Order: sequence, then structure tokens, then C-alpha cells
Amino acid sequence: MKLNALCAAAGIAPAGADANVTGFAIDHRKVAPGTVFGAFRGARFNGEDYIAAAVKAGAVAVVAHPDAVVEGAIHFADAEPRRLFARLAAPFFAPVPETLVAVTGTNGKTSTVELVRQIWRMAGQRAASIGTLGVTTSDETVSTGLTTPDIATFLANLSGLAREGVTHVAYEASSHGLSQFRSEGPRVVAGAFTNLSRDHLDYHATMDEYFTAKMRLFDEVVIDGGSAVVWADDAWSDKAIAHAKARGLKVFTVGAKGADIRLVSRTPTGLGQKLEIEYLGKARLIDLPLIGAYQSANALVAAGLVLVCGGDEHLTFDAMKRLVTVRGRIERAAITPSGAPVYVDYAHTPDALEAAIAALRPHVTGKLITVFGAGGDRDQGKRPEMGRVASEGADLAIVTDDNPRGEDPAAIRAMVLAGMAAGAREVGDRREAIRLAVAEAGAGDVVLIAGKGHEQGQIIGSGDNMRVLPFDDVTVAREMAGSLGR
Ligand SMILES: CC(=O)N[C@H]1[C@@H](OP(=O)(O)OP(=O)(O)OC[C@H]2O[C@@H](n3ccc(=O)[nH]c3=O)[C@H](O)[C@@H]2O)O[C@H](CO)[C@@H](O)[C@@H]1O[C@H](C)C(=O)N[C@@H](C)C(=O)N[C@H](CCC(=O)O)C(=O)O
Ligand SMILES: Nc1ncnc2c1ncn2[C@@H]1O[C@H](COP(=O)(O)OP(=O)(O)OP(=O)(O)O)[C@@H](O)[C@H]1O
Ligand SMILES: N[C@H](CCC[C@H](N)C(=O)O)C(=O)O
Ligand SMILES: [Mg+2]
Repeated sequence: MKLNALCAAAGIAPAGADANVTGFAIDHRKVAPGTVFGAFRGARFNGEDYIAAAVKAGAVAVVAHPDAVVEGAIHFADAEPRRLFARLAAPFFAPVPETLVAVTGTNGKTSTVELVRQIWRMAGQRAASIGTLGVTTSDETVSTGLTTPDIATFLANLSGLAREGVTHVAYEASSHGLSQFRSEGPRVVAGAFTNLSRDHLDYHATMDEYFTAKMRLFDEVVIDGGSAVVWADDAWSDKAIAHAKARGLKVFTVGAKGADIRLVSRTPTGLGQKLEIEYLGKARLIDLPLIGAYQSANALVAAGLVLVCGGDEHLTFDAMKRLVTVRGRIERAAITPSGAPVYVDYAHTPDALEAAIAALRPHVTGKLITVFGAGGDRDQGKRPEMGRVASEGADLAIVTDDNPRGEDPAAIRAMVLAGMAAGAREVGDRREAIRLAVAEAGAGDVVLIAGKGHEQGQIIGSGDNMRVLPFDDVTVAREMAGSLGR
């Protein structure tokens, strides 16, 4: 494809002579002859340091800050080079699936995009989701490593999906992804906001800044005239609605305070819950086969996204009755020899841990036992908060390791324990902690293993010393429940 044709399609003024473009890369090691290289100033590296190497490798154009030095290739200069790069790259990867929606929020993004995908599929659409679990289609899940992949990977994934015949995609817009313009360019017809609570305050200076990063979804990413689906029962919902309105988006609210899908009541049942809702003034009963208020919130937001994209009302609500558990989100992994169910959940923020504990509480007649930890090289302030939530919500809390990365695991556990009342147990080795929880569980008890969900490894060390030791909470829970039974 010709560079000037890409500029024309993107509405960008050409910056020099025309050239043949063969691809886009943000890492100089992926540059081949004909590549457009995005040189960005990052947290660890300055991409501008690799411009010369990229040109040597054949880059025909470089998108970089106006101050960057570009010799031997066309310089597309912009104070926000990541955004310009996304705009220029989007037409190169066209066509992409025509119905593209995005979900942001602290918790519930992965669950919601996956539930949207399931509803679409049950309604007969060729659908996919992109997020923490990877790229999921009806056939498979392929990991990308990040929740919101880098822009070149994201666009390549979208165009690959379109070639496979996928027409509908729901993707997860993380705050990192939004603030780094990792997923813009293609037409996003609707965005959803699930909630906001403490996380990532290592990356964002304040909660307001964190919220502002998320709100780029409504402020800029969703197309003019697109829709905003907002979970209405969160402390930040009204602010999110205000952003959507200011932008002129069609606002669709969901929840007990929702104007479009109103949640009238929610009654836990053995393996799920009964939802009484009102949509367009009409009452409906939904037997949702997922437990926990948080899962009903995500399922209703997912239904909202499908509806604003023109989904049929009956097919959408009918599909909700057949949703299946999202990997690692209140996933029942095993039953202990004493009959206690063991659930694995991805709760790694105070709010999520509270939601996961609340989801299980109605199903506990004895003790609720929680195994959890907090990740290293991540927001430290959330650690005592997670400790407090577990201490208050669980009958027995066991603090263990969850991806210590470059930090001292014992120091992380101490920060978690600082928020906890006496009686909490500390078992650094995660396998041993799970063994203890399973051994402690009696009839009527429930075990919650929180923090890693679908993850397949324990991340130890950082930089050149980083290692990922294979670890899967579900497998270990099964092993422990099995070995105790023998
Ligand atoms: C803080 C953060 O988000 N970092 C991500 C970001 O880094 P960055 O833009 O700061 O880039 P950098 O590593 O400093 O490098 C700067 C530039 O130089 C380039 N470079 C670098 C070295 C080199 O030899 N050649 C080269 O060209 C890089 O490709 C990059 O464009 O872009 C990189 C390239 O895509 C990512 O690898 C990196 O993810 C790091 C590893 C990471 O851990 N990210 C996590 C925190 C993250 O993004 N998480 C969110 C989910 C959070 C949530 O909601 O829970 C996610 O969306 O996954
Ligand atoms: N709507 C919700 N409200 C509160 N907590 C939730 C909600 N949805 C999910 N959670 C909690 O957050 C955990 C992670 O859920 P999910 O993976 O869907 O969120 P996410 O936003 O994709 O997270 P991440 O930022 O890590 O990608 C769940 O396992 C659950 O404990
Ligand atoms: N997207 C989140 C995942 C955290 C998962 C948890 N297991 C941890 O390592 O803290 C992050 O990168 O902060
Ligand atoms: Mg996620």
C-alpha cells in the first residue's frame, strides 16, 4: 500500500515523498524494508534511540515527536505520536470487523467482553473478544501477553479476524492501553464503563487521573454518535455518564439505578441467580447460570452492549440463560473430600476481592476460606486494603504470593498483613497455601483462591532475572483436593 494513500484515508497531511508500505512496527526489532516505525518515549526505553537502527533496517517513515531526529526516512511529527501512528496504521489493516465495541473499568472488562462474545455467538454472529485472556473466537483462545495489545498487534489481530469472517469484536480497553493509544484507529461503535476503584496507582498519580485515562474511551475513542453503556450503580457512574453526554454519545444505563436495563431484584440460587429486570418498560425474568452480583452486573452490561449494536432483544436475553463461566472468574475448580467447593477467581484489587467474597457468601453455611496475595512491582497502596477486605469478609484468610516479580515476597505479604486483623495465616508458597485451605475446608465451607484466575505462571524476579514458574490455581486446587481424598 502507498503511504500517501494511507495518509489520505486517515485524513493526515503527507509528510514527504510517497513510498510503498509493507507494515507497521513499534519495536525496531520488528522493522523490515517498507515498515512505518512508531518511535515512542516509554517508561523504560525511548523509542527515538532506535530510529537510526529502524531506518537501517528499512523503515520508510517514522512517526515520532517533533523533536526527534529522523534521517533517511519520512518524519511524521506529532506531539502525540502514538495517536498519529494509530490513525495512520488503521487504514493499512482495513478491513476490520465492522461491529467493534470496547469495555473499560477497573474490574469486569475481561468478563464483560467474553460475555458479549458469547451472547453474539448464541445470536448467530461470528464474534470474538480481545483482552486479558487473549484473542478468543468460537474455536480457540490465543494469548497476546497484554490486556490491550500494542497497536500493531491489535490492528493485525482485527484484520486477521475479519479475514476469518468475524464481524463482531468486543475488546478490553485497559487504562494503560487507553493512555498509550494502543487500540485506536478502527471505528469503535460503542463503549462500556463497568466501575472504578483502586488499582494501578503506581502508573496513574491519582484516582482522578486514572478515571480520566479511562474516560478517553468516551471522550475520544468511540465514534461520533456512538453509544455508551454505563453500569449505573458505581460511585463513578454519574461522572462517566457526564463524559458520555458531553461527547454527545447515546447513553444506555444498566443496574438498579439503570434507566435502560433496570435490575429490579437478584436472588442467588444453587448454581446461579434469578434476575428480575425491566427493559423498555417490560419486566423480564432471567435465570443467569453464574453466581455473584458482580457477574450479573457484567452480564447485564454485556447485554446492553449487544442491544445498542442492534442485537435482537429476545435473542439477547435468552442467551443470558446459557452463558458459561469465564475462565478464572468464580470458576469452580474442585470439590474437597469434605464436599467444600473450591473456586478460583481473578480478584487482584480490594474491590474485586470484596466482590468475589460477596459472590460466594450466600453459598457458605460454614466457613469462607480465602487464599490471596498481591502482585509485586504494582500499586503498593492496594495491599493493606486487600488485606482488610479479606480479613473482614472471610472467616479464614491465608496470605500467599501472587507474582512477586522484582520485589521481596515477604515484604509484599507484610504490607498485605498490615491491613489485617489478628488470626490471618501467612504461607508464602502458593501451593502450600492452597493445600492448607483445602485441608481446612469442612462440610458447608467454601474455598476462594483469588488473584491469579486464568494465569499459568508465578512471575519471580524482574528484568533479565525474570522467570515464570508454571503455576495454575485450578490445577493445584484439583491436585490438593484429589491428594487429600486418597
Ligand atoms: C507500563 C506499560 O504499560 N508498559 C508497556 C508499554 O511500554 P512503553 O510504551 O512504556 O515502552 P518501553 O518498554 O519503555 O519502550 C518504549 C518504546 O521503545 C520501543 N523499543 C524498546 C526497546 C528496544 O530495543 N526497541 C524498541 O523499539 C518499544 O517497543 C516502545 O515502543 O508498551 C510496551 C510495548 O507494547 C509494553 O511491553 C509495556 O508493557 C509492560 C511490559 C507491562 O507490564 N504493562 C502492563 C502494566 C500493562 O500494560 N497492563 C495493562 C493491564 C492493566 C490492567 O488494567 O489491569 C494491559 O493492557 O495489559
Ligand atoms: N463488575 C464487577 N464489580 C466488582 N468486581 C468485579 C466485577 N467484575 C469482575 N470483578 C472482580 O474482578 C476480577 C477480575 O475480573 P475481570 O478479569 O473481568 O476484570 P478486568 O477488568 O478484565 O481485570 P484486569 O484489569 O486485570 O484486566 C474478577 O475475578 C472479580 O473478582
Ligand atoms: N492486569 C493486572 C493483572 C494482575 C494480576 C495479579 N495476579 C498480579 O500479578 O498482580 C496487572 O498487571 O496489574
Ligand atoms: Mg482483564
